[in-house]
Formats: sequence, structure tokens, C-alpha cells
Amino acid sequence: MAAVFRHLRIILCATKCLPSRCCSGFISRARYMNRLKEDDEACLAALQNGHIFLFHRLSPLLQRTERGTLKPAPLVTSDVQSVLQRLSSDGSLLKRSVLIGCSKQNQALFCLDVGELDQVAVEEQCEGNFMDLRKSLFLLTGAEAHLLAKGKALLRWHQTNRFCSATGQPTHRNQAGSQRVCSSSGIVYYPLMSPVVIVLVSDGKRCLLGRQSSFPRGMYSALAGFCDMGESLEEALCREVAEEVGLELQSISYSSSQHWPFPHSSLMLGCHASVSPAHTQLQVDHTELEDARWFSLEEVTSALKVKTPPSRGDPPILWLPPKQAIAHRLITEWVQSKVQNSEC
Ligand SMILES: NC(=O)C1=CN([C@@H]2O[C@H](COP(=O)(O)OP(=O)(O)OC[C@H]3O[C@@H](n4cnc5c(N)ncnc54)[C@H](O)[C@@H]3O)[C@@H](O)[C@H]2O)C=CC1
Ligand SMILES: [Mg+2]
Repeated sequence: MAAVFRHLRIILCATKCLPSRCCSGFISRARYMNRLKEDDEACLAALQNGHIFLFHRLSPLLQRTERGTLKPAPLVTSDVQSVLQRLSSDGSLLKRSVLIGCSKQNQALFCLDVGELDQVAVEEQCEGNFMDLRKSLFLLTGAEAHLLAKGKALLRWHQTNRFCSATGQPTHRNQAGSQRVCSSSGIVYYPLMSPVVIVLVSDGKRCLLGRQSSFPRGMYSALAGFCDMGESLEEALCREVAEEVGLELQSISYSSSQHWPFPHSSLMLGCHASVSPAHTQLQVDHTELEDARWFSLEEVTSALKVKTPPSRGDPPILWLPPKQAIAHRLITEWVQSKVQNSEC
């Protein structure tokens, strides 16, 4: 592997995409969140005055806006309490809420899965619908999509980590839901994410996009893959590109990262990479990808303008991942860099 990296140019410029933060509020919110994770009583008190995003079997409660987009229905805790009482649920369900964030007004934000209650009854009480996150994510704004993705990932982690993998005994969560402890051995479990690399490869003029057979009709995305145990980011990138399309990378530059709740919980590490224009012949591994192709700047620019996915019977058009996906960001960055270069 060392030989592969001898000629690989790696540029790390991680500071360019920091999320916007308003002055000192960010620091106090970060410290408040940390305290709530460590202090069960403080977390319980915050829950009483917090907002709760409801889920039903991991599908979030959403409401349609007048513009046809979706928004989550964040309910204040007292509203959720009333709904639970009306549906004859005992009060202990509320304590299963999991901390997911803190609003700019310093209100703690929680998520709660009410999967044991009747779905339609909760929907009627809360004037919303529980919808599959994968289908609805793209109709939500960035901040809300992020909170719901985090909520779904944490709720799923709790549902699948109720027992210690060493002793088989039950594990118990802290009030914030940021960890679980084995009742017998004391082993502490923290929520896990799988690192995944995602890369937009360019040969200088074109970019490389691939599609899996499970993708929606016409959709092509940046190449992605799970990191193997022991691999660095750049090792995983080189291996994935070699495996999936048979190319050797020349340079890598880091772009940004994203938490992604599908299929489980991944930390997507987004990069740009280049290959030599003299070595662009693809050898697609069809067990991994249905297709992979080089696309021109013009093709990608027009695809970014397509607003609705192609339907059955429509002529085939290139359809790119939506704004909420890091693949979209990588593709947009590539287009912008090409346009800037042509203007220089
Ligand atoms: N947010 C975004 O813009 C995008 C996100 N993705 C996500 O990236 C992820 C990885 O992409 P793929 O091409 O599917 O990966 P991949 O190329 O590594 O192939 C998936 C296979 O890797 C194996 N694998 C190894 N470690 C695994 C682990 N920890 N969890 C699950 N499977 C593991 C399994 O056999 C699985 O079938 C997908 O979950 C996909 O949802 C993919 C493209 C765009
Ligand atoms: Mg892949």
C-alpha cells in the first residue's frame, strides 16, 4: 500500500466548510449539551421544558407546508405528555426520549419513538404523518434533515443495543441516551458510526459518476464505500476506486463530511480526487455498480438544474443526488471549480 501513496498528492483543507455559528451562543450550547449528557437530573429537567420530535418505528412525524415541502412537527414536552395521556400510555414512555440537540433559544431537543402506540391515533392527535425518512429527507431543509437523521440513528442504536454483547445481560441508558451500560459487567457502550469514503473523481475535464441497481431511475452519484478496519481515509479512497472502477488516483483533496443515517449510521468523508487524463479507461466491477461513466461539465451542469426525478416512460436523463446528500455538494463544488478555472 505504501507504494501506492508515494505518488499520491493529498491536500487537506478542512477549515473551509465550518457550519455558521452565532458568536458566543455556540460555545454555551455545546457546553450545555455536554452537561446534559453527564447529568441525568439536569437532562430530565431539560426534557420537561424541551421540544420532542416524535418517531413511529423510526419514521419521523412530519407536516406538509403550503409550499409542498415537509417540516417536522416539534412538539413541546407538555403537548407530548397530553397526547400520551389521551392515548392511555403510562408516563414512563416520555423518559425514553433521546437528546439530539439544542435550539438557538437554548431549549433542549429530543426525539422519542412511540412505536408501541397506534400510529393513526398519534397522527390524528398531532396533525402530522409518520413518513419514511429516506423518502422524505429530500423535502426537508438542511438543519431539520440533520436533526431527524441524528434522531433516527440514535433511536435505532438504542433499539439494537439493549443487551451487552459480552455478557448477554440487559444494558441501561443514561437519561440523555448518549450511552448504555451493561448491568452486569459495567461495560459502557457509545453510539457507533461506520466511516464511509465518498469521492468525486475527475480527469481534469470530466467527472466520474456511478450507479447501483438499487438507485432511483437515472440517478448517478459519486463513488462511495465503507472503510475497512485499520484503513486511513486515503487508503480507503484508493482501494474503493480501484475496486469499483479499476482506476489509480493521482491526488486527493478533502472537502467535507456528513452524518448519513442509511442503512445504519455512517460518517461520510467527502473528497475530490484526480486521475491522469492518460489513464481513464474504466473497468467497472458489475457486482458493485450497475454502471459508471465519465460525464462532461455540460452534462452535469444541466443535470443540476433538473428539479423532478424522471418517471417511468420518460426519456433517460441524468438525475443527481439531492441537496441534502454530500454527493450533491461534491458535484456542485466540482462544477464551481471548473467554471472558476475557465473564467481565470
Ligand atoms: N450521502 C451521500 O451523498 C451518499 C451516501 N452513500 C452511502 O454510502 C454508503 C456506502 O456506499 P456503498 O457503495 O454501498 O458501499 P461499498 O462500496 O462499501 O459496498 C457496500 C458493501 O460493503 C460491505 N460492507 C463493509 N463494511 C460495511 C459496513 N460497516 N456496513 C455495511 N456494509 C459494509 C457490504 O458487503 C456491503 O454490501 C451507503 O450506505 C450509501 O447509503 C452513497 C452515495 C452517496
Ligand atoms: Mg460503493
